[in-house]
Amino acid sequence: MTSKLVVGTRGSKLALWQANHIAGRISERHPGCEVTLKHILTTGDKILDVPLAKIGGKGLFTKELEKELLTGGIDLAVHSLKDMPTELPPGLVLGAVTERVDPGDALVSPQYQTIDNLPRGARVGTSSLRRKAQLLAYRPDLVITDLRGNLDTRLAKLASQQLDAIVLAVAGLRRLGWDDRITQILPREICLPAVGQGALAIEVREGDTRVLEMLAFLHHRETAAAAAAERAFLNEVEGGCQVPIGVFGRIERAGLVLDAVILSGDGKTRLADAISGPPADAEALGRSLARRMYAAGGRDILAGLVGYGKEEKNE
Ligand SMILES: NCc1[nH]cc(CCC(=O)O)c1CC(=O)O
Repeated sequence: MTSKLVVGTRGSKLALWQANHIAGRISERHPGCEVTLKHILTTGDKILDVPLAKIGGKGLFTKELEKELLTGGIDLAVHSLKDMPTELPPGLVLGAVTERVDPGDALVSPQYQTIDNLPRGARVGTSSLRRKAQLLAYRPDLVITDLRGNLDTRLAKLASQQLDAIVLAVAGLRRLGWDDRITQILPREICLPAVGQGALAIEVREGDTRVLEMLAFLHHRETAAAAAAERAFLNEVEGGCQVPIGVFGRIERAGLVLDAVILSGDGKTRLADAISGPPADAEALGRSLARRMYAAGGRDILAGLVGYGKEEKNE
């Protein structure tokens, strides 16, 4: 039986690597299937000169792909799970979450190597509020500058903007074969990753059993449970990908362990907590940790952020 699958992807190097990786795995598993790639430009790709936090809105990197899914232009969309809003549009589901290998963040600093070794007032580039706040919480003297663009653009800016270091996801660097640029993987005590960082999400049409069955082999249960807890946490605090929240779930002997941190944008206030329990309760664990941290001051920290939250708008 011949069959066809059209894989939708963004056009960045990282997105193409990810889509090719998934397409390759599908072809290997289903040799009779004709797998093709379709490049789709997203809002996040079009606006490159504005910090992500200022563009605002959810799904900057996913919306256009989702439109193509719903209209049948593609059969599946490959995303970095990190870029996916916690609530999907009606009619779409996560068909698979792939195994997470490198959840962390990396420092790239050819001159100083590690965060402890950076001189006072060192200039560090990062595009995310989460990284900025955590770096400042640990090293308030650092000067954080905004760094947007694809991975190669950001690596180039390290030299061209005379930065002392930049911080990027380990996963992205590894996928593109640039892990030799990593000089330190930031310890979890300093920098917790973004929700879903390091895992790939395959988005498909709800009820599309042909595609769902073909992709089932890509699903990694432990990663999916960790991601479900992380995404429930984020959903409970109503955050998008641009809030100073770090969360990391993983399966250990004790079950699912979820660490989280909520920070003010300047890193001066930092609230950390953790929870553990059965992986089957992933979502409930994420929600209860979020509620506990919200009550313990997280709510006030997040309410202090410009543009954050719906109820806080009129303050
Ligand atoms: N925000 C862009 C983005 N989306 C996913 C990754 C890295 C790969 C991943 O986390 O799976 C990156 C680059 C980065 O944050 O440095």
